[in-house]
Amino acid sequence: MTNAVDVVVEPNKSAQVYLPYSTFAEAQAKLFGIEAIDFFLAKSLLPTVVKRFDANNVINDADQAQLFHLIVELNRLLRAGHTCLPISEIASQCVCRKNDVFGNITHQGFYFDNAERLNALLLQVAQIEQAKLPLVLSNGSLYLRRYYTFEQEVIGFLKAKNQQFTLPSGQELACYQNIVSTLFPETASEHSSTQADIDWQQVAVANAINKTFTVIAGGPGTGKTYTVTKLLAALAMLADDNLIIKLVAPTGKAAQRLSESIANALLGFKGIIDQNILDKIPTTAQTLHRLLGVIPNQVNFKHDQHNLLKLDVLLVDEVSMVDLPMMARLFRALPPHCKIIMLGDAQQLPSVAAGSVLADLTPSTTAKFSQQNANYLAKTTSFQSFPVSKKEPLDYLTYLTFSRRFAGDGGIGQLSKLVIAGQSEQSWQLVQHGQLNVEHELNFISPDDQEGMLELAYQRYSAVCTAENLPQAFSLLVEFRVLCAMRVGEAGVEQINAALEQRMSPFNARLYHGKPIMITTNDYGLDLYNGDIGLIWRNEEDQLMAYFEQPDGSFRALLPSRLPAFETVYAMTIHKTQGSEFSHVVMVLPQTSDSQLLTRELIYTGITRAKKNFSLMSNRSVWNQAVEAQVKRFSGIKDIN
Ligand SMILES: Nc1ncnc2c1ncn2[C@@H]1O[C@H](COP(=O)(O)OP(=O)(O)OP(=O)(O)O)[C@@H](O)[C@H]1O
Repeated sequence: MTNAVDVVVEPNKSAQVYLPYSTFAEAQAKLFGIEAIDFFLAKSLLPTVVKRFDANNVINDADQAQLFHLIVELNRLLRAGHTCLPISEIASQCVCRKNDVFGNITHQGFYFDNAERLNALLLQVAQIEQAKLPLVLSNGSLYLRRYYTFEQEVIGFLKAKNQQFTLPSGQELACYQNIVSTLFPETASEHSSTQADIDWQQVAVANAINKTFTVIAGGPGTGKTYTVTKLLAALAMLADDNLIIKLVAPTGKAAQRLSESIANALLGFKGIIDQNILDKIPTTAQTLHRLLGVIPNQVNFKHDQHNLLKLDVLLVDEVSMVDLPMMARLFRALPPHCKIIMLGDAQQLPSVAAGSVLADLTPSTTAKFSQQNANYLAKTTSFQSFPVSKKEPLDYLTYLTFSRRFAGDGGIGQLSKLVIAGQSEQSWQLVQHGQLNVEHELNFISPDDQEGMLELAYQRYSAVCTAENLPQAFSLLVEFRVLCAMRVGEAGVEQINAALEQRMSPFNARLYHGKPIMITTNDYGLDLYNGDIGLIWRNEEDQLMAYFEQPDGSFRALLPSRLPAFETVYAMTIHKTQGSEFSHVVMVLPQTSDSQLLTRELIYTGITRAKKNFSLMSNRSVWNQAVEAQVKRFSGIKDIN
């Protein structure tokens, strides 16, 4: 809902524009953390805003300075992944101020007016909403119109989907009941009346079959894919005709993992679920980009509101990585009847670009249903009592809580839980005593032992080079990875890659047999995307080629000279590993913690990339500060019921 009032105002073309800084260098000397893009955006938008104030309502220099800095601050937040700037966050605050270690001011920063004055000033901007100003004030937050429009589109889509939820009739109910008990024979007979005994996988299926939008959230190994495969089977059983089902994920790697997990789940259901039904479930996932159809050099896709996708059910995995603009573009292209199922771990890092759609849609870590939905679930599952919230029910959402991968006393599971709970000291102690951990899952490397860490990595990557064939090399490559919080600096990706490259390629060859590479830009023509990982490998003609594993397990060979920009990938940032997993992860944190990047979500994402072993190289104060810091993203997506 927006509190903006639409009034058309004639532009005041003669209005004088006041710029607080004549050059970017001047702004940079006063405002800590400003980047050229912030300055030039504010410089280019300010005249449009100022000239829209009517002639009787002249805006003075001081107010123009407030507006200029509001745009700078808004763009700084957009760069950090927020979608808006809540006025209450900056009212009466000094931003971009910095002191040196002796307390001397190095950047004077800028003081914003109090909330009353800022709101009064911005209300004039809001009042001319229909004049299509690039700024929008809505519910106390300032937006760039572009992001406001994306957000409204996503909220509108989800609200409409939620309203489609109706209670099934007696016959439908019996049908749902029957399908749920067929798919969950083990827990269908439990008939428990306590919430502690609930099989949330069974509930997730029952909760999704009568809704056109659903989110199944949970940590690694909680059975999201296993559950959703049963859900797809349930939908196939219910449908009269063959459904068009599509599986998508934000990256090629995540799409490949989804394909593998669905294929594995289907194998496990052989003999339990009718083969005709299993045959209707696809096993090949694609990227969101591919589904929507990229148009080279354009931000829009082939499929949009004018060219809808042809499908009945869409499953989107790893939703935490999907940013707001992509989500809006996806929703735009879906036919109205399409059922959308989202899977993800809301505790992971949000998308690199602006937005935190999954985290916004999963504000708590337990289910909260409306009484009506709880009654429906009591009739379709074998459980009687569900958590109900009168004020804020989230009927679209089911949480899976029991991790099969990190069950019992496993160190990785315990560590990830402590980290996400912000338990810095306990989690530090757990890694320190990792050697004593029964399953030897955790291991600590002293931050002074860079050589030891490099030697360990060298040993593991040498095995890739000496692998007998490409499939073996690729499977060894996903056995091990060094993950860093940062790109630059002593504990950054660039330095670790350079040090390992020296060992792996003593003659400094740019390309060599066994070199792992990561694509760093999108090449739609070649169907290679930022984050895709490949391997340089000598083929039978003794030629070095770049190979990429395909979702169906085959390998695609390309001449290295044809590749878009790429880099060596012995070490990679935690951000880039979302959607991937490795048997053994070594996480390297910097020696000082002055980066806002270091948060518990980053650490949690890094830890949960490890399937069997996790080694930490960090000092205590950086670890503690990182675990205590939390990602905060401002967004307007909250109440979609
Ligand atoms: N109810 C169940 N009974 C038996 N095995 C299960 C059950 N649920 C999940 N599993 C198994 O647990 C493992 C993890 O399940 P799954 O891959 O579905 O988890 P996930 O939440 O999708 O994991 P990730 O977040 O890593 O993608 C799989 O081997 C799956 O077969």
